[in-house]
Amino acid sequence: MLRVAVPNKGSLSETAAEMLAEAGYAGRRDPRALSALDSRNDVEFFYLRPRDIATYVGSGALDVGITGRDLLLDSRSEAREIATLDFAQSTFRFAAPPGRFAELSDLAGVRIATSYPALVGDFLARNGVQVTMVGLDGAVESAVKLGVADAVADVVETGSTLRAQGLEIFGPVILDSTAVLVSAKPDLPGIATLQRRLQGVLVARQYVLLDYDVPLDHLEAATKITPGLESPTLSPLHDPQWVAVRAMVPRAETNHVMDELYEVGARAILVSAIHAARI
Ligand SMILES: Nc1ncnc2c1ncn2[C@@H]1O[C@H](COP(=O)(O)OP(=O)(O)OP(=O)(O)O)[C@@H](O)[C@H]1O
Ligand SMILES: O=P(O)(O)OC[C@H]1O[C@H](OP(=O)(O)OP(=O)(O)O)[C@H](O)[C@@H]1O
Ligand SMILES: [Mg+2]
Repeated sequence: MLRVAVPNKGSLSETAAEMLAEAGYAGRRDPRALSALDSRNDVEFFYLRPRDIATYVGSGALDVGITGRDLLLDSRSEAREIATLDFAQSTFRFAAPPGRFAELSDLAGVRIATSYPALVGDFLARNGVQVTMVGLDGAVESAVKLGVADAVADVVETGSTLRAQGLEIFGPVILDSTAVLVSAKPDLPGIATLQRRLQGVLVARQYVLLDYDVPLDHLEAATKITPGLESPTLSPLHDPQWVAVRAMVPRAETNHVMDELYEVGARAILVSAIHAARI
């Protein structure tokens, strides 16, 4: 039985649960349940605080988990990242009132508020800068205005929380973070299947299937636009001068690719969603 840690709250929980459901796993029905058994897939899910997941997985108490790369590093756990899951993407940055600091060395001796003290402490130690760390639980962006810190180090997605508090990013990127799959025993039977299923969900979310017809003369140009993951599928048409092509295309580029295909002579360009995939 594979024992899997899943975030129970916060930014990671909804998408993590959605991805597992799309991957064919039966999760908890009661939103307050702390665990759920999926006997058909031989998996038990444990719903835990995102911040605690790397600790459970690193200790070997649970086999694999979904968490954020920033939370994994802050936990200093033995768990390792085994796959990226491409959601909850953010950067981890320093911020302060505009003009107050310009570079990392300006932080020597100042008070820095963060809810990721190990992540920030390790980064500063690697760069030889000593500060006074102010540990907070959240809403870190308020710390400067309220006078408990001179700068903050926090998760930034759009930057709107920082801006609303009159803060500006400065200095180097501390970390590029994303949701990740973590484990301390990546060779355990069952983990590869979970990983492949989640990978399939990502592909289904990130790609569409494109079908079109193109004159043989323009096939080379068209398949340059849609090279597919390995190679596009070609099928003959009744008219020997034309051929049908099928290829996967990144969802975000769909319309751009359709415009380019039309330009090189493709017609009957159709887009379909991918419901599941095993690549
Ligand atoms: N606005 C955001 N955009 C993208 N990722 C985010 C955002 N806020 C937090 N995260 C990511 O979510 C993870 C933090 O999980 P956590 O449950 O603490 O989220 P949260 O939304 O901050 O929850 P809480 O309500 O407990 O503060 C980290 O990996 C972090 O990078
Ligand atoms: O760059 P933005 O798009 O504004 O997003 C970043 C903010 O989102 C998260 O806050 P959350 O709502 O989780 O509150 P918290 O600070 O209490 O964790 C994070 O901690 C940042 O504060
Ligand atoms: Mg938060």
